[in-house]
Amino acid sequence: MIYATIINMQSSITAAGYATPFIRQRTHLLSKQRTSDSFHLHRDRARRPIRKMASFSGLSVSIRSHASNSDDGGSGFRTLTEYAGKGGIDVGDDLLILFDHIQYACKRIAALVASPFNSSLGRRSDVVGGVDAGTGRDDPKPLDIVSNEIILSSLCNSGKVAVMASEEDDTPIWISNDGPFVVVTDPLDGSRNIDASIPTGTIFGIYNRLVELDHLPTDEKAQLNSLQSGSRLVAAAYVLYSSATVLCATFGSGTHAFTLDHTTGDFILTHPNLRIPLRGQIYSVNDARYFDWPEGLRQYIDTIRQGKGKYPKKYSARYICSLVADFHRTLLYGGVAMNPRDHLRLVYEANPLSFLAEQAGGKGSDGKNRILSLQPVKLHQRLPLFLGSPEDIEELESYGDVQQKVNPGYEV
Ligand SMILES: O=P(O)(O)OC[C@H]1O[C@](O)(COP(=O)(O)O)[C@@H](O)[C@@H]1O
Repeated sequence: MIYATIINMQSSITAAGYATPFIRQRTHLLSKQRTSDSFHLHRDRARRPIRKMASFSGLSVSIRSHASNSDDGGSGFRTLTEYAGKGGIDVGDDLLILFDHIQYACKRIAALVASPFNSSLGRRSDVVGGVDAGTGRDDPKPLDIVSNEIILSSLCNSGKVAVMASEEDDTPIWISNDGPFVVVTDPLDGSRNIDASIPTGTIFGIYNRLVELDHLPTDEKAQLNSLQSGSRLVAAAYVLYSSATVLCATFGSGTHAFTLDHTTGDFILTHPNLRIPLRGQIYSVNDARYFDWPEGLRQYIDTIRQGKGKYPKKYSARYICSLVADFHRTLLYGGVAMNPRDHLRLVYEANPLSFLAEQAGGKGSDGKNRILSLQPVKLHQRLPLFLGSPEDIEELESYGDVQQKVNPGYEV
């Protein structure tokens, strides 16, 4: 157990300093300090804490850790690699190496989306004043493509991936015959907002390669490996690029979030074993679409807005229009994040996020069925998606008619 006390905040706190995970750690741990301090004083003098000083981005922090109980080298902080490695939950060398390369790719994407030079990459000649003047809204934007290339190169370098299927590619890319894993990814979700510096995210799902398909022609086995049901996921993760860069992962035993420490380049465990609240008080949806919704969904939203649902509180609305950011907030605060029309992808978005939601005690639904029980039939298959607190999702599903059938291809 560790306690952190802010000793001194130097005048030159950098932008990186504000994004450091230790700031969250500080408030989180200070609240525990009062009760735990007296408990430990009386309980075990032999395990008296050792005081250390550490300085992160101009912020001096005093850390006390119990040397006799330390599995973190005494620093009090654990990186993703330490957490998932042999000294931690031990996900196995292959997955650990793969995650090392995934972390590297996402740090590169984080730098890219935050770069002052990304606007020349991200700007589309056909977008005037924020309104798409010509091509379809789903056309890949340059930053999506760059992110896709970064991920592909990291997956190739890992030596651990047989096939990558990406939202940006029409067909899956076969990488290596003996790679143990299949990776599905949405390289940069929410990128339509990138010029306004609104949060974006990357999503990953990881399956085992289906060795029983090894004899098939490459195209066929690439396709079938990528179309596995979400119930077969061995790991999933998203990375949120926001005021902090957060990598939230599950290896099938809980959902854990790690925050990028820009001073060391490590993802630090800041939210072990995340549990989504059973109920939230927030709904997240693009409700300009209200008049295209079916009756059941309108009734549900009208009811919870007025505080007349099973949870007798008036719900608030929050909608960033960036799936990873809306989902991340929902995971932390509870409630329901939804897109009721056939828009989000089963393979790249719905399955990995539903696995993360379930591992945190939440639910992922298409309004009628558990997402992870669906068998994908097409790589780019789209569907309505509802993610969130278990009691909120159950209540929403009880309205029956919540999937938006009218999908006119909205302009923004
Ligand atoms: O336009 P809507 O229905 O509000 O959809 C917004 C959703 O679309 C996304 O932008 C993904 O769509 P794209 O794949 O077209 O970028 C999500 O990040 C967001 O949650």
